[in-house]
Amino acid sequence: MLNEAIDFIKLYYSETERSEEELVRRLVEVENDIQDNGYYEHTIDELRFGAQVGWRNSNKCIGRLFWQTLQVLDKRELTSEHDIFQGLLEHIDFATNSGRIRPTITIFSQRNVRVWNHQLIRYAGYETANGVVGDPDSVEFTKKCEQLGWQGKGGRFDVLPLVIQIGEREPQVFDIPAEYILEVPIRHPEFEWFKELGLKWYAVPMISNMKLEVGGITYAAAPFNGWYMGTEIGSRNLADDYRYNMLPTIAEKMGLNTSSNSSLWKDRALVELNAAVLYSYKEDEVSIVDHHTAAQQFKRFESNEQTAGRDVTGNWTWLIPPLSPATTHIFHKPYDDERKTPNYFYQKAPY
Ligand code: HEM
Ligand SMILES: N=C(Nc1cccc(CNC[C@@H]2CCCN2)c1)c1cccs1
Repeated sequence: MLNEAIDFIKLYYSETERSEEELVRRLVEVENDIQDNGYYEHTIDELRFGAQVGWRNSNKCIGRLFWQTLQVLDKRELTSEHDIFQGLLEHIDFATNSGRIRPTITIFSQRNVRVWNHQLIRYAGYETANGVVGDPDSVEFTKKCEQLGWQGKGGRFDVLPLVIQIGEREPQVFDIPAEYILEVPIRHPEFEWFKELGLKWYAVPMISNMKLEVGGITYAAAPFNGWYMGTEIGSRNLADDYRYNMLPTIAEKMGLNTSSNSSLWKDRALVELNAAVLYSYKEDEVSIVDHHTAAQQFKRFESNEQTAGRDVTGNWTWLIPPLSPATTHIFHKPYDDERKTPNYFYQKAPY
């Protein structure tokens, strides 16, 4: 921990242009804390810098242009499941902001808090005699919630409860009040029949199962959100045949020839589904970005980093969008997938 701590404090003091004396004073304090108690605490400023640089270092993220705008809610002092639940509701409300989404991270005590959810708001999945109802990606977690006493309604879009665990205690289950959940019904700018599909999606993606690593300290409960890129919903969540699998239905309704691949019926349905998602979020004034704009913003990020004298690292296979990837500059160049810290990482599931 000592080496990571020293490297992080040096990075922080150099990038925030603090004096040599201030740096030395903080290094001595941190080294003493680690020697005496095997641990040290980040100041709120160090924590904010660590969370923002962690985003800047996220190789799979196309949205990094705005890394310095990340809002940080410091909830390290909370110690009860109930207080942490209230902290998560505060995050949802602050981040949602009635649709003008604010990229936000809430940091809970690094010691022993875990949020079991993949995202703070996500739909349940139920295995039934004739197939899965809801989100197939949620089937396992939905079963876990039901084992813990939660009762789902068995619908296509049931919002899962928050599951909070402290240490080895029994995890606590909390339903999110409906007024905290902003959703967008999906309709199409030209196809009147589209709304009859009964599709909707939640406004804010809030990842709650990754850990934030800063200067040798691991924050295992640090949910963060941005806004969606339209393809995540239109090309994956509603399109994958192992998610909501909507392409065949949409193609039928469009009157396309679904019996031959070469009619490109899947591609035509995909484009219309993505157009519908972007149209619906914009009409409801919920933040969203299309993949072309997102790629242009990423290009600006790359040039900003160049100017700052930093090498951009990235994961090409995740940075290219799943719709029309070769229409973006990202597709046509390589990226170095070197892992830097601070950063966000996967961690062992708590169940
Ligand atoms: C502000 C708008 C943002 C947009 C549009 C955006 C976009 C994306 C997209 C499209 C992905 C790929 C997701 C997937 O394919 O499943 C991604 C990945 C990622 N983003 Fe961003 N992002 C944003 C903000 C953020 C913020 C605020 C953070 C953290 C503070 C962040 C950290 C990450 C990380 C760690 C990944 C990789 C996740 C994984 O490995 O599964 N992003 N982002
Ligand atoms: N727009 C977003 N999308 C996003 C970011 C990170 C991770 C994820 C979820 N990725 C996992 C899914 C499920 C399998 C493949 N993709 C989505 C954001 C979520 C939180 C901040 S930005």
